[in-house]
Amino acid sequence: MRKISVIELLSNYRLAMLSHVRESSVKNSVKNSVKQVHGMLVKEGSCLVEMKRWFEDITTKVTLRIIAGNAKIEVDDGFRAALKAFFDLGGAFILADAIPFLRWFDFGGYEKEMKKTGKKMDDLLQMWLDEHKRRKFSGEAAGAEKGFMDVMLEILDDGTHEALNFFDADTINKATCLGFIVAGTDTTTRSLTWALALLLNNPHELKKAQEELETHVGGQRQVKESDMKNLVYIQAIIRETMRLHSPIQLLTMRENTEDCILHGYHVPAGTRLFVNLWMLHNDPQIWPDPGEFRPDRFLTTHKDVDLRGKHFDLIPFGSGKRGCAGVSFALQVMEFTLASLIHAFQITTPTGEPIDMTESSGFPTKKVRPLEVLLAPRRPREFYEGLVTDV
Ligand code: HEM
Repeated sequence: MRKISVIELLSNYRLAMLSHVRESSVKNSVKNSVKQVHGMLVKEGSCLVEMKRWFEDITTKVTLRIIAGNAKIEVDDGFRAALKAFFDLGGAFILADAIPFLRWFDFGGYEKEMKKTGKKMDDLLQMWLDEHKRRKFSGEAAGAEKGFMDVMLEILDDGTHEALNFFDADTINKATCLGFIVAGTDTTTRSLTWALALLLNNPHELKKAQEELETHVGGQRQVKESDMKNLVYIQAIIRETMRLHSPIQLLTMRENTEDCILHGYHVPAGTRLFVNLWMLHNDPQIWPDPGEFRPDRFLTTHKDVDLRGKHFDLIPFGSGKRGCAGVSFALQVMEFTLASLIHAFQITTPTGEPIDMTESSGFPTKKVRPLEVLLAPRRPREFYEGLVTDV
């Protein structure tokens, strides 16, 4: 399944074909906010927007769109509620995880709730899959834009794929798509929320990003995905954000197959190991002033450090055979969304004070505290008029 994901679904070729989907989703959100901002400005002089929800809308829309292609799938509040329940349950503290025999009692009703949420999500994905099959067999899908569900229907259709020795085709298709939704939406939303919060607390860096956008894009048109190669400071902001606040702090578990000696310690085969990203990303010997937000380091001293798992000092997407399958997609969405937001709006905190990012403030932990900001348009109204309204 990883091969299918990496080669067929998240390959550079496929991602290049989907560039218009990413662009239109982001532009649409900017346009909606502009309408809101202009409306509010007339009434109240400013507009308060909750940015976590704003980012979540974009990342969910883009992800669902690449999964469904242009098939009509239903994404209502029921889906959003199930997704939220999924993440809340994933982070819940469950006593039976530590003391397995307590599972019998299901204290707090978590297991029952998990089964209910799992069923709800599976029912929804089955509905989407049925719609994709209907389009395929009716010939409607021919020539239409393909989503991941369509591609997987084609790949699994001849009944010979290796994965079919383990699961039936429908389960593979639904589970892979659900895996992308779960792995891709919350992680990118959290990272974008952190990036914006860091910029608001570091106005000098925000100004540098604005200046870069003025130089390479200007005020006459919108940012395009093809501009991103020139927007190196925005790319550095995302890297520095991932270093400081990687949404995943412990990589998925590894197990060594052979005995080995590590820093003089004997580690027997079969030892389970968690890689602590926070330690790597905050090591003062590698990252001077590790607690500081300094995107500049990625244009100077750490220019050659990338995020794709080759430099072990910075591996927010993991590394190796099980490294993140969606790293390119995630970076494209995050960089373009941040650039479009900064280009279109003047962004400030409601009080003019910095955001309290201390752990005790709860920002932005599991019960993510909202990130409310004041948005004001940076451009005249006509500037926004060419933006899409339909994605
Ligand atoms: C900021 C965004 C993201 C971060 C920080 C992130 C991080 C990670 C990490 C740390 C892993 C485990 C890697 C390892 O253990 O070596 C992982 C796995 C994975 N990610 Fe991401 N991810 C992000 C976005 C995405 C997106 C957008 C997608 C897909 C659309 C995605 C799909 C996957 C998949 C399928 C795996 C499992 C790979 C495997 O087990 O073979 N991720 N991700």
